[in-house]
Amino acid sequence: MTVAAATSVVQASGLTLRYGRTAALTDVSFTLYDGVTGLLGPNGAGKTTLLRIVATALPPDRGTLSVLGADPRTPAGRLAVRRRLGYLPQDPGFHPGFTAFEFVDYVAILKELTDRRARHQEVRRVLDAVGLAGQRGRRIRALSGGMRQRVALAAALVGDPDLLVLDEPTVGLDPEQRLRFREVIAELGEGRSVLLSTHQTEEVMALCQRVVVLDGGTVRFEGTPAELAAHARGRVWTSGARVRGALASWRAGDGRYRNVGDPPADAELLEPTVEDGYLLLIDGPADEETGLVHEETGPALGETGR
Ligand SMILES: Nc1ncnc2c1ncn2[C@@H]1O[C@H](COP(=O)(O)OP(=O)(O)OP(=O)(O)O)[C@@H](O)[C@H]1O
Repeated sequence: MTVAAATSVVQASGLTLRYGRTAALTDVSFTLYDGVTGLLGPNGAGKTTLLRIVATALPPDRGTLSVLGADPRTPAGRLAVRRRLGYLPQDPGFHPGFTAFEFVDYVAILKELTDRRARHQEVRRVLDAVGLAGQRGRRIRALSGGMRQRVALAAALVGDPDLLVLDEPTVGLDPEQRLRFREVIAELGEGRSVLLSTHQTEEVMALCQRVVVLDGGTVRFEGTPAELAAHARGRVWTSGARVRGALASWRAGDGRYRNVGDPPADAELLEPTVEDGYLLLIDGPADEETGLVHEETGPALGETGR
C-alpha cells in the first residue's frame, strides 16, 4: 500500500495567552490535518480560548499560527481564513425572534454572500444538511436545544468551509441527538478538516482520527485515539475487590473492579481504552516521560482510515 503524506491545515507554535493574571494557554503547539480532530480537556483547560484563536476571533499574546496557509496576524490573512472557515462558538448569539432560516441567512450575509437567490439556496442547503429542512420557518425560541445546536452548525457550514471549528458541538444533546450530530460531523470530516472541543472521551473514540489533549493551558498529548489508549497499556487491570491506592477503581458491569494506576505484579491486565489513557495523562505526572507531546510527524493519509 502506498501511503501519501497528509498536509497540515493548521500549524500552531508557542501560542500563549493570558486573561489578566490567568494563564489560559502556555506555549501551545500542535498541527491539524484533514479529518476530525478532538480537542479534549477538563473544564478550564483552555479549549475555548484555543478554538477562538484558531477561528481568528482572538489574537494570541505570543506564538505563531498558520491557518489554511494564511497568517491571521495580518488583516489580509484574517480575511483569507474567515472566508474558508466555519465556526460554531459555545454561544452562537441567537436572536430568539429569528426563524432558523433568518438566522442562517443573516450569517450568510456576514459571510459576504451578496446574491440573494444564491444565498437563499445556500441557506436551504445547509439547513437540509443538518436535517432541519422541515424547521426552516420555525422561530429559534420555539426550537429544542438540539435543534438550536443544529441551526448553529448549519450557520457554520455556510459557504462550504474547508475548516470547521466546533466548540463542544454536542453539549446538552440527548443520546439520540448526539448520535445524529456525530453522523453529520463525521460526514463533514470527509474531505475537510474539523476541530472540535469536547470533555468526552467517548466522543473522541466515536469521531476523531486525531486527538489533542489540553490541560492547564498546555498540550499534554497529540496523536491518534489508539495512541492515547496505548498510553495506559500495562496500567489497567481487573480485580475482585476495590483497589485502594489506584488512580481509579470502579465496579464494572460484570461485577468485577476495573483499576487504573500501577498494577501489582500478578495483575490480570486489561486492554486500555481512550478514557484510561486520558485519565492517566490528566491525573498522572506532568512530565515528558510519555514522549507523546508535540509529536513531530503527522499521520499518513492511509492511517486515518479514510
Ligand atoms: N474572558 C475571560 N476572562 C478571564 N479569564 C478567562 C476568560 N475566559 C476564560 N478565562 C479563564 O481561562 C482559562 C481557560 O478557559 P477556557 O474557557 O478557554 O477553557 P475551556 O477548556 O474551554 O473550559 P470549559 O470546558 O469549562 O468550557 C480558565 O481558567 C478560565 O477561567
